[in-house]
Formats: sequence, structure tokens, C-alpha cells
Amino acid sequence: MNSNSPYLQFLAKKEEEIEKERDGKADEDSFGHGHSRKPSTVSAKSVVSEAHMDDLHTDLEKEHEEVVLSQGITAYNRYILAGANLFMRFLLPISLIFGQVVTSAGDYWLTFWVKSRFAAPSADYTYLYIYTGLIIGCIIFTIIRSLIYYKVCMNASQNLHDKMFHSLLRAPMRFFDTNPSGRILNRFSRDMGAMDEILPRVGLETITIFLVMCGILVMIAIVNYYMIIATIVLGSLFLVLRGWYVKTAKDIKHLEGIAKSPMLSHLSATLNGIATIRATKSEGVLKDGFDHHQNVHTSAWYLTLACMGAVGLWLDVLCVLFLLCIVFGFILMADYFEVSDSNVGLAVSQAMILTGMLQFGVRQSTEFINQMTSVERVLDYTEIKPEEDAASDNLNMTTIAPKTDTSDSENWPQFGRISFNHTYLRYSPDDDPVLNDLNFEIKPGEKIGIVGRTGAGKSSIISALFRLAPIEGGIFIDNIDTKTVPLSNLRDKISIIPQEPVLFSASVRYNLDPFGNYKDSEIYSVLEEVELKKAVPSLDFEITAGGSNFSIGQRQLLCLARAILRNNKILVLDEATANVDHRTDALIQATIRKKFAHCTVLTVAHRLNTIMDSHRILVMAAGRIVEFDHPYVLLQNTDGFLYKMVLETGPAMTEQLIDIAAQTCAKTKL
Ligand SMILES: Nc1ncnc2c1ncn2[C@@H]1O[C@H](COP(=O)(O)OP(=O)(O)OP(=O)(O)O)[C@@H](O)[C@H]1O
Repeated sequence: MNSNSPYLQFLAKKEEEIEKERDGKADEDSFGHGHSRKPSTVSAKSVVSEAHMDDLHTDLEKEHEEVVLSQGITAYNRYILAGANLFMRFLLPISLIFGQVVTSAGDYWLTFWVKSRFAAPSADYTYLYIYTGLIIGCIIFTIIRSLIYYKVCMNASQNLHDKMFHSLLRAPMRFFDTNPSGRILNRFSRDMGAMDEILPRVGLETITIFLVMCGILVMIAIVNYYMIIATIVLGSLFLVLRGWYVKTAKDIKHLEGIAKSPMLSHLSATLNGIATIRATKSEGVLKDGFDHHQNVHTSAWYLTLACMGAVGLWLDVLCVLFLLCIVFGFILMADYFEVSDSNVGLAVSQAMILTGMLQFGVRQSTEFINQMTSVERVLDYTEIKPEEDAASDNLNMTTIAPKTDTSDSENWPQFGRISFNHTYLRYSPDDDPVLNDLNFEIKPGEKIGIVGRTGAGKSSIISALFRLAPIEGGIFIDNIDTKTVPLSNLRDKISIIPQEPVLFSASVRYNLDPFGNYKDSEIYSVLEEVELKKAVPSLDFEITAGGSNFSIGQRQLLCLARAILRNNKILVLDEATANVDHRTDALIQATIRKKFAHCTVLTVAHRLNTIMDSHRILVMAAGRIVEFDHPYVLLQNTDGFLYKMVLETGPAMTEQLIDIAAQTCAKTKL
């Protein structure tokens, strides 16, 4: 260590980088991968990361609390607007206030009744009837206000959920690249859960307590208006105390979250390495480590309890002081004014309700503000800027050529001619373009292989074709600018067999034909073509999550079956044969050649043998096209990119590849 060798410096730098990365992108690491193409991280990291979830969630909460506080009323307003129409917005406050007025009026009426009975004892039932009426009114209004309130909350939850889901479905790919899937799932699970279950209850309790407190203070002021002074003084003290509590509680909660993570990660790491721990007899060390983490966490948790206890004590002190003011106020006043016993009784009994209720109120209102962060987060997701789809309202496609039959959106594309016209693509507006000035044309029915080193931009060509990211310049399919085609239509008309086969947890029928456009016999026939009929007992056979009850090869074949069924003029294969065995690979290749003989096929390839018989090969480097011609022609240039790539496969393979290219060349009489 003392030598300070370059290796040690390198290690220190690395550690620093990891630390920085963890700080900066911690949430991304823990919740999942932001980018679908990233290699999976080591499992130990994800175990530790999982344990960090609470801590990070607290961080996120903190970040959003600031948003809520800064946006303040806006979030509340938008929540109510999402759940209540104009009538409900009018009815809700009225029912809340009326409920409280009737309840307080009942208490006051009792005092009035007692006072008049002492003044002139009689058996007048009017008092009783009015009191009964007030009690019944109190019951009815309380029920009505609860019904209206819960209806508004339920509507808000449903509407915001639907809006969030809708806006997520239309979100651009960039959103999914920058938001880890765990975070998105949290919005739908944790935040929606809070909005459905916790927020309405806590909200109603907070509102009720606030109204009861107002009722009590108003009645005490009516009985003895000097009490307004005491109320203002003690009310200010209360607000100060509450401010301290909210701030402290938030920080302590954060502290507790931080202290909890190491304990959980220690536990999960221990469970993961239990075999090693037992083999090395290091149970004691691990136990001490766990005890240490738990002690730290317990200390933080004890702080939470102590904080709650302390605020409870001080709130009770405030209530007792208020009671003291009321009682002594009446004693002092008795020397100068006539004070009725029933009024004293009313004021004292009402003030005593405050004790205990105030504590509960503070806790619930803090919880309410905390839960509103969930609403804020959901509101954020309802406003995701949708994908640019200028054509969605305008189904007329514009052509660069005079309008022909091809402009008919139903039959488009009829030929499968693709041309890139000075096309640039950038994933983020601030980044450099990933595709640079692509200019090429693919004739109808051509089989094109796309090759290049990793990161050269092969997959980005597919992204551009599907318009997964904003493009500059134009991409024309059968002379129609894809920018003028509605996105759903464009994506519907190009089939893709992706690198990772995508299957839904649903029936085979749904996976192959989600919109129910084809007959069972047609679906069976394509299953037969990809030799899967035996593997699939029936079309209602359920595919489990991610297609785990099928092998990777079978999943690829299902995707191929889906593509055949769609019968599109353009097929894109993204290294589709990278993970399958030789036989399945051969079957996929043969089926594609047969079934897509008249279609334009673009194959992004890693293995050169699958594309050596293509009509042309497009070689990419750093987002530009460096070569584009028949493979045999390209291989004549011994300085060329393709030739060098072929050489890297070894002498035997090189010979074989050149052979395939030459044969294809002879066949096509180039
Ligand atoms: N979603 C994305 N967001 C930001 N940058 C991206 C995204 N996808 C790709 N890139 C960047 O674009 C460049 C080209 O990537 P692309 O995936 O097209 O390469 P590729 O040739 O298909 O590589 P590979 O063979 O490894 O799949 C790379 O520099 C990559 O970092």
C-alpha cells in the first residue's frame, strides 16, 4: 500500500468511479436495467441493490416531496379534478362542512337545552325533537360525506391510473431507456396502492380532525370570546411545533431507510453465501456484523419512536395549557360577568376532546402529505410526452412520386422498396447522431445482410425503420415517407424477429394473433411450417412469463410463425439466430428463404455465414455505410471491411464464406 504503485492508484480510481456510479445511478442499478441491451450485472450486485430499494425509494420520495411542496396546491387540485366533476366538487366541501356544523350544533343545542331547563324546568319536547333531528342530521351528513369523499377518491385513482397507463403506452422508447422498469412498476404497484388504500383513509381522517378542531374552537369562542387570544397564541405555538416535527420526522425516516439497507443486504448476502460461511466456519463474524447493522438500525428506529413520543408530549402540554386558559379564564371572568355553568361545561368538555386528537391529527396530516408524493409521481407519469406521430390524425400518406395505387394505406406496402434519404438518427436530442447521413435503396424482394462491429449502428437502422427514435431526413417505403404514416400502421406493416424473442404470458393463439385476425386453421398451418405443431398441444396452451416453458429455439420459431402469419412485405431479423442450435438455425433460415422469397428481408447478422448468400451486404462503421454491394463483389477488395471481417473467422471459414458468395454470385449471374 505504501508503494503507491500505479495499480493501487488504478484500484482507488475504480472504487471512486463505482462509488460515483452508485450515487448517481443507484436507483437504476437497483430496479433493473435502463437499457435493454446492457449486459446483465453480476448477481451479487443485484442482491445488494435489492436491499437498497427502500433507501432509494426514500431518496426518490424526498426528491418528489420537494416537487409536491413547490407545486403545493396544484397537486391537490389536480387530484380532486381527476376524481370529481363540477357537481361533486361543489357537493364535497358542502357535505364536509355541513356534517361538522350539524355535529357542533348538536353539542351546542344540548348546552342551550340544559340552560333553559335550569331557568324554567318544564316538559317541553321541542328541545328533544330538535336535538334528535340534529343527531339524525349528523348521522346522515356523516354517511353522505363519506360516500361522496370515497367516490371522488376512487374516481381519481381510476382516472389517474388509466391516464398514466395510456400515456405510458404512447411513451417514446427514450423514456424506457432512461426509466428503469422497476421504477415504472413502482408507480403502478406502490404509488397506486398508496392512492387506493392509504391516501383516502388518511385524507378523510385529516379533514375530519381539522373540521372537528375548527368546530371546537368556534364553540369555545362563542362561549367566551376572550379565548380567541389564547387560541391564536397556542395555535401559533402548535404550528411551530408541527413544522419542527414534520422536518425532523422526514429526516429521521430517511436515516432509518439508510440504516435498514445494510442490514438487509447483509442478511441477503449471508443467505446467498451460506454454504461458504458454513464451510469456513465464519458464522460468528457474520453474526457480529449483522448485530452491528441491526443495532444501528434499531437506534434509528428508536429515534422515530422517540420523536413521535416527544411531539405527543408537547402537543399534550399545549392542550393542557389551553384547558388551563379556559378554566382560569372562567374563574377570573366569574368576578366580573355572569358565567353560565352549562357554557363552562361545554367549553371544558370540548377542549378536552382536543387532547389526544391533536396528536393524531398531526400524525395523520404528515402522513397525508407523504402520501401525496405518490399522487405527484403518478401525475408526472400522466404527462409523458408521447411519441412524435404527426400522421396519427392525418391518415393520408404523402408520396415523393405522383400518387399511385401504392398510396392506399390498406395494401401498403405492396412491393417492399425501402430507401433511406439522408437519414440521421439520434436517441437523445443532445447526443451526436448515431446514424449519419444514410443514403441507400433496397429493391423490392432483396435480401440484405447488415454487418458491422459492435456499436456500428446496425440495430439503429432497425430503430430508424420502426421510428423508435426521432429521425432527420427521410425513410421511404414504396415511395411513401414513413413520417407520414401513422406509427401503429407503420409498425404493423413490418415484421420483426428480434434478438430476444418476445412472448406474452397468454395463450399460443394470442401470441401469434393478438387481434384475432386469423382462423385457427391458418395458425395451425404456420405452426406446422415451423415444425412446432407437436410442441404446442393446442392454441389455448398457455405460454408462461417470457416464454419460459419453451426453449429459446422454440421461442424464435414462434416469433417466426407470427411473422409468417402477418404476411408482410418487409421482414427484419435482428441477429435472430444468435442463440439457437444448428438444426433450428437451419430450419429458420430455410423457412425464411421459402416463405419470404418475395419479401424484402433485412438481416442484422453477427455470423457471416447466414448472410453470405444475400443479394447485397451493407457494412456499417461508426453510424455510416462503408460498403454496400453483393458479397462476392465486396470480397474482391482485399482492403475492404467485409473482407477483413471474413478473414477474422479463420482460414477454413473464410474459404467457406467466399465459396458461398461465389456460388450465389453465379446463381444470380452477377
Ligand atoms: N437506446 C439507445 N439510447 C442511446 N444510445 C443508444 C441506444 N441504442 C444504441 N445506442 C448507441 O448507438 C450506437 C449504435 O448502437 P447499435 O445498437 O445500433 O449498434 P449495433 O451495431 O447494433 O451493435 P451490436 O452489434 O452490439 O448490437 C452505439 O454507440 C450505442 O451506444
